[in-house]
Amino acid sequence: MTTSNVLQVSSLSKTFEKPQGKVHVLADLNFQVEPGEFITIIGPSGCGKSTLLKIIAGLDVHYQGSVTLGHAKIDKPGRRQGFIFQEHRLFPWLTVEKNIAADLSLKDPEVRAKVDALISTVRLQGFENAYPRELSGGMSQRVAIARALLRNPEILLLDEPFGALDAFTRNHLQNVLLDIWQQNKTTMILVTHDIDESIYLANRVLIMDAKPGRISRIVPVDLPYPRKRSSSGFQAIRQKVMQEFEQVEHMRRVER
Ligand SMILES: Nc1ncnc2c1ncn2[C@@H]1O[C@H](COP(=O)(O)OP(=O)(O)OP(=O)(O)O)[C@@H](O)[C@H]1O
Repeated sequence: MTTSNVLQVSSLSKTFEKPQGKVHVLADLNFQVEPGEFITIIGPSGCGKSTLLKIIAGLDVHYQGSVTLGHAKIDKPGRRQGFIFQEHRLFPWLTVEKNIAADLSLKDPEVRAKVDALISTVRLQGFENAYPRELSGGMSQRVAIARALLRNPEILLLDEPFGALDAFTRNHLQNVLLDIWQQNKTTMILVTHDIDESIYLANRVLIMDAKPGRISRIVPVDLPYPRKRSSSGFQAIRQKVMQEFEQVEHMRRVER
């Protein structure tokens, strides 16, 4: 990857037209993500995290400002940006391997080899021919991740991908995702409600404020991987993020 693949968000604002009038959701967001970085986004409910992710994915192109990947403006969905939703969105009538291949043919030896490699990356060997109804939530989410990775995205956008899973499965999938990130060096942008998850995964945690959504603070996480949640370094960063959250909450109470 070269620096030409930097994601640049400049003066980004977003307004929704609702029957009761305009709702200003995002206000003047400015940040940059380097190729290969892992960014997590946290913030109060409704602050615009999913809206921001959809704009970066090219799924919502009605915004003010500029969002570019390398030299290209993001104005439509494309293979450069992969998207993982909270719910896996697999095709119930297709097997695991066919869900991963989706519109690509498994008869193509190159696709076949890549799908086989990805099944091993997301640790689903033995389940190639299983149907989604036979999989747990965590397994289904791993299929969705493999499907996105098959397209070799430059950026993987993950919208609360582990939110619906139990704590044990969530911790396991966080490690699977870190392995994938360290192998592929895909840029990752992950939205979460879980402060520990945000710190465990990221190079930088982007904290948002609400009404309208804006960046409150970006906290760097200079801890080596694999991280230990019980370490003093981890706890110190947790404290910093919590303090920022309390500040956001306090300001919202004052403004009400
Ligand atoms: N398609 C839409 N039309 C109108 N308003 C919308 C639309 N999508 C989102 N909104 C509004 O924009 C605001 C931000 O929504 P968004 O889903 O981006 O927040 P969020 O931070 O991801 O929330 P949560 O953490 O609860 O998932 C909310 O007030 C929501 O009601």
